[in-house]
Amino acid sequence: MEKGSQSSSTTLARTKSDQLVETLAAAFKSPRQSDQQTPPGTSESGGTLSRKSSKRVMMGASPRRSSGDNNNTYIRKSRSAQMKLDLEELSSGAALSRASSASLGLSFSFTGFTVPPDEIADSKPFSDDDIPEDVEARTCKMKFQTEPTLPIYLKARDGELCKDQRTWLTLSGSVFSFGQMRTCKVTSTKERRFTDVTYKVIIKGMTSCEERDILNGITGAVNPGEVLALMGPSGSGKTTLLNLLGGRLIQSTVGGSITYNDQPYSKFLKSRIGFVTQDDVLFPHLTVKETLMYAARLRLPKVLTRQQKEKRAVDVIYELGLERCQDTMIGGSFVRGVSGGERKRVCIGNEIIINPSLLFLDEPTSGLDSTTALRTIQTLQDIAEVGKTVITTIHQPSSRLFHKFDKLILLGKGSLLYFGKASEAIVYFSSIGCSPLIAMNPAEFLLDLANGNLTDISVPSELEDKVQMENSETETGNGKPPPAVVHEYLVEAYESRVADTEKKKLMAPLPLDEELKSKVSSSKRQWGASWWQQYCILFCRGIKERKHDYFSWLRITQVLSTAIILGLLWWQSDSKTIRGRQDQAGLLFFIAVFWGFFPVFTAIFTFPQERAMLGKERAADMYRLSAYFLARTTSDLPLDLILPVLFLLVVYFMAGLRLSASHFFLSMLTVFLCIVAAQGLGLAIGATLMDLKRATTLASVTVMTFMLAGGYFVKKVPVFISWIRYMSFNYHTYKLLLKVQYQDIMPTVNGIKTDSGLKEVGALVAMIFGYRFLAYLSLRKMQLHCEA
Ligand SMILES: Nc1ncnc2c1ncn2[C@@H]1O[C@H](COP(=O)(O)OP(=O)(O)OP(=O)(O)O)[C@@H](O)[C@H]1O
Repeated sequence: MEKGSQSSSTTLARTKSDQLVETLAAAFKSPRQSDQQTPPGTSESGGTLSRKSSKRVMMGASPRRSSGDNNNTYIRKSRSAQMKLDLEELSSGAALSRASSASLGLSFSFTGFTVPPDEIADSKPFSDDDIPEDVEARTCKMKFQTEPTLPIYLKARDGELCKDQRTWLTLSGSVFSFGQMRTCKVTSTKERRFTDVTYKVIIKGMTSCEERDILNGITGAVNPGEVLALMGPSGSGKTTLLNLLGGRLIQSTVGGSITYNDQPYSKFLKSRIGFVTQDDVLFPHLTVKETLMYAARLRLPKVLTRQQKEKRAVDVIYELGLERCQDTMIGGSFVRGVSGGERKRVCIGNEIIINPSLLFLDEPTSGLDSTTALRTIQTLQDIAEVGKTVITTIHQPSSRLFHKFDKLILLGKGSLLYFGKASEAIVYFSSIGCSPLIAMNPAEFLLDLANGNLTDISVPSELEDKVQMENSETETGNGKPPPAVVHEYLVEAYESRVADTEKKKLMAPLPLDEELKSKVSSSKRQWGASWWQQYCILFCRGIKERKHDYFSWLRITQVLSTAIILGLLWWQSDSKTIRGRQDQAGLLFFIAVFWGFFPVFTAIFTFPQERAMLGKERAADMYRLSAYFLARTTSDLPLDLILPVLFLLVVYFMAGLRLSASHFFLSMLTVFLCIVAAQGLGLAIGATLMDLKRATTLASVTVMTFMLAGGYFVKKVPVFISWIRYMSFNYHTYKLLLKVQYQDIMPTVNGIKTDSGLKEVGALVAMIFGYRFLAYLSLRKMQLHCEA
């Protein structure tokens, strides 16, 4: 807000409490303070000073950076801040920086219109003696983070204002559809004066099509060296905005513009952005160290050797304080592993390992105790301090956490209620008549406002008049205006007082050289490893992650007990009589069905279960889809082939099948072919549907059809449906197993010619590749869909 606009403040009348506060503040205001007034909500968003440099400038004012006696004096004073606000301190504005979190609301309500000078606003207005020592110590620990990175300035603004970049604006783009939503045309956002970054979805019901605004014009900017917090009630659009800014939501759904060093999002940025999602997406069976090692090997640039990459992973472990649990499994719903806080830190480690220029975090502190949450945010601050740009959503931070943020975006129902310095937020709201009436955590105060709840908050006179005029209609019963009216007021207040100024600031071009800008716009992807290295790393990771599933005693017991029961039922069966051969045919058919059924249902889970991980890792350009696909499908093979060997060893000899090494190994090979073909079908179904319920339903119908068409139950199949058997791996496996057993003994068995069986081998091999190719195409289609 400009001084001028503040002084005129014609649009919004001040409340009685504000006027009282103003009188008090005026009495205490020193000439120095009035000279240095910085209008609230008008942070230097275009500036390039990092937090570090700004702190250096204000060494005297910032207690954290002062040392020795100064520091002790500060701590002593901050402790007494709640009990005693001496006039001298108040008049110099220092009281603001010293007031504890609890007294903050109160002190702001007393200094309602007294805007703190820049350096005070920048300093930490709470006692740092509350911070655990290890947090402070960690500040000097960040080593590799100090390596230079490409500085990235992020801006979100109105496309209309940016006419020179119109080629990539999407003011009338189309809305992408998820699930029941359909692709629809979005109306132009031009007529909305302050509609900047917008996002809409079209929800298609049974009979109607509903358009829903998720974000209504968000303007903001964040620079290297700063931590921007996105705050707002649940459902206000924080995650959506974070995803938009992080390039995780497709561009065509977005109105307005988002720029990185004044350039649009490009593939180059994928490897410069770290994105920590709300849900921890990690492999539960890998240890902390393994997780970070694989991330380092896949994501760090090719120029680093394997040893250097692994050393980086170890550095991250130490820097995030994970050394004690580095050999513990991550764990998940069914496996006990590291704690929630440690898991979150592993997620952060996974992203900071690449030393990203931009770091996005969705609720990094949710579910953490206050000390761990503080430590996590302190880590973010450390990361920002060395020139990274950090953006995080946060639900309800403690006051200590709140003061660690440089900038704040407050959202309410998808609209912008405040953008500016976090330290000036309360001053801004006081200036529009909303001040806390009791001591309150600033974050709690802001969330109450964003929710439209004015309990213990002064009601602006404009709203008070409205309540009185409309009385019964608008009043909530406690004399406070209803939340919808408060929301409308706050949106209007921001738009009329601050938004224009902020937009103008964002229009100023960045003082960056062209090389830096053009780097960002490059569409060249940068892989951390060659295709072959990616394949090998993913192959090893796959084996490590899934060996627990395969070697579970439950599974071994299941296979062995089935084998023993079969062996007992077919104990030393006779192949010389017709009846004996018929029995053996039944056993061979069961083997074909058993090893066709199992792999389909195991493979079905592969891609739907890894969807989140695949999405996350591909969004960061960690590997090529083909390398992942091949590694994922081949890493299962060695493990998949161990259990059938055990099974066949038991059944074959107990049932007294043809005793010769060649016949045993050929039978084994046939079962292997069946397993790999069946897996292919499972992978194809899973990748095509990507939904476990639908996939298992389709798979059970398919497997049952294949089994019935397998040639054992029904021999004379009507011609119009007989083609199904050729698609059935059970049919080919059964025939092949019969041929292996009875070749050279008799020309036909159960109506099947005992020839060499090359046709069946050919059909199974075709299935192995065909189903997998289908699965790959489905995955690629899904990826393109997400990246489009
Ligand atoms: N693709 C979508 N389809 C329908 N509604 C959506 C979609 N994406 C977001 N929304 C809706 O937009 C609103 C904002 O969602 P978002 O997840 O961004 O909120 P949030 O502020 O992050 O909430 P929380 O703090 O609870 O995570 C919610 O009401 C959500 O239901």
